Amino acid sequence: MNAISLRGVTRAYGTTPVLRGVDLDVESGAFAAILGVSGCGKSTLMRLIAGFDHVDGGTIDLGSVRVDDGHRALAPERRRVGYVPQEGALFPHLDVRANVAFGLPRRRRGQARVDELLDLVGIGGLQRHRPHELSGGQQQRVALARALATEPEVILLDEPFSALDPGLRAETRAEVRRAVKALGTTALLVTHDQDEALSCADLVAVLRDGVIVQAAPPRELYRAPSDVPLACFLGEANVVPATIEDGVAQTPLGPVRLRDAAGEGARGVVVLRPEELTLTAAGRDAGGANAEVGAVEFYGHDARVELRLDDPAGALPLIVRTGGHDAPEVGQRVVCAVGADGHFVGDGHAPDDLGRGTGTVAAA
Ligand SMILES: Nc1ncnc2c1ncn2[C@@H]1O[C@H](COP(=O)(O)OP(=O)(O)OP(=O)(O)O)[C@@H](O)[C@H]1O
Repeated sequence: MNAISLRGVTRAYGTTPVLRGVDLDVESGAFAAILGVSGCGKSTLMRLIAGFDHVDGGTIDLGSVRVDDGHRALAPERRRVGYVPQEGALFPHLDVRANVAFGLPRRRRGQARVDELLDLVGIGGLQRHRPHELSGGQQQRVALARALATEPEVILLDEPFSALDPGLRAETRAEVRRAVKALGTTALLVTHDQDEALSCADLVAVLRDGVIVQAAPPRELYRAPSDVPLACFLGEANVVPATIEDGVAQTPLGPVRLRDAAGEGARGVVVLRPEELTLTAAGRDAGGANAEVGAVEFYGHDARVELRLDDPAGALPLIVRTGGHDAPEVGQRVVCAVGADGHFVGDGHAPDDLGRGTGTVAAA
């Protein structure tokens, strides 16, 4: 059963279309993420699902209830949806307890229920604190507790971690996921942060140009993105020219086995993540292609290595992630090999400017 089902959802501001036909299904109990660059329409989509705004076309179903069909829309308070915004959601003059109790029906505003909710989000004991006495992460947990107090079927999280520093962000995110999962509530998180989406969601839907370009579990999305810009948006990628011969991709790095079938003779690129390439010192008898190290960023636990592959078609730039303990030196000659099956993207999905070399792009 889907808790959220969107079909052909459109919304324009004046003559500017923002959502051009969004299709999305989120299973009941799933923790899903909408990932997209700033301004791509993520908040607009959340507002439509919450009922704060209405679709121009298409339909929104929550469970078995059609809440918006472009003609009639169910009021926000009748949708059983909780909403946690970016920040500033709490009433500054009320303490934590009163903030959370505000979300409860009058007959259930007892201390026990509030304590239960605060324990659930990992901040039991802070009932008497005012919002200004809490860290950003604690404030967001209070906002979550208040949103969960109404026992919604769906909780919408609109970049709720974006104002937090990285350490607190990861910790708060994990707590929020744990709390939402414990209740079995369906969650939809919007974020422009790839790591955030990949690390905490069961399903990641990428919003680009007003449509969902791909929706898949994080591993599948990262390993088999539908096109090259999406591959580069999700993390650093080596984009290596390839032709399919005898069922494998022939590349400047040698033959690369593929995860998915590709038509014989097809031309395009193979997407290889930096951690899918391996390095050995030149001269050792290892399979692979010769290269020279151009730059090394050493992080202790690992290192990011930039290479130039010796390739008759012109030196091919590559990025490799190696363990910090065996990071090569700048200028060192190395042999680069492929340590995993590759993902082939045919010519139609590999734009010229990203068709060769390495990439990370801002827009998916
Ligand atoms: N009420 C409005 N009137 C006119 N334009 C709007 C309105 N709300 C949003 N927009 C425009 O619609 C586009 C999408 O905005 P939206 O806030 O949905 O994007 P977003 O992906 O959530 O961005 P961010 O990550 O920066 O919050 C933007 O270009 C924005 O300027």
